[in-house]
Amino acid sequence: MLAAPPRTSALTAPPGVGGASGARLGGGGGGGAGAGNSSLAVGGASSGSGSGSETGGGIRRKVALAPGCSALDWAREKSSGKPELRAGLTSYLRITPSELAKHKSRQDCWTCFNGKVYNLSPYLRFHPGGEKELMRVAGRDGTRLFMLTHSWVNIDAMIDATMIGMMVPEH
Ligand code: HEM
Repeated sequence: MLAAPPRTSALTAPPGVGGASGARLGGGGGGGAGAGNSSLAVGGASSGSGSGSETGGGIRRKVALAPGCSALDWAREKSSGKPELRAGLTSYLRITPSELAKHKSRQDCWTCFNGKVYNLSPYLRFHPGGEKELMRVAGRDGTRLFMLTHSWVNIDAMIDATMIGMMVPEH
């Protein structure tokens, strides 16, 4: 009866995710600023502020999404074939880092994951971690932050409909 509850999320989280995401993302997302940071495992100690977390995990910072912005709504949106998903482009581009860097506003937000460039603007309001977190990778390579936060999320399955090109070296 007095035994501590099992820390199931610590067992199910991929190796290395807990400390890394807490340490890297402290202060972002409007959550409880990285209290504990690397000393906390994912799902460990619910002592933090807990603000913004709907998962019960100590350092997870999912945000409340606006109505119409659920995962299901995004699934529908991304299969809509709307031209704005790909920023109106009809063929894939070869994009240099300096070109990528020009697209860092909410209305014109590009990022790169694993060498592929995506138009993030249409996805921003659907991101369970919030727009603010996602905007951290605006105009730059987001691979590392993505992997630190949630390596288990399948990028391709989630945002393939917004892919606009491939990264190429500077001319
Ligand atoms: C476009 C690429 C991205 C997609 C498709 C995506 C998708 C997701 C999904 C599905 C979740 C919910 C995870 C879960 O329930 O297990 C999530 C949560 C989250 N994401 Fe992202 N994400 C992306 C990029 C990023 C980036 C670049 C960052 C950091 C800069 C980030 C930070 C977060 C945070 C802090 C959470 C909430 C914390 C958590 O659930 O552990 N995401 N994201």
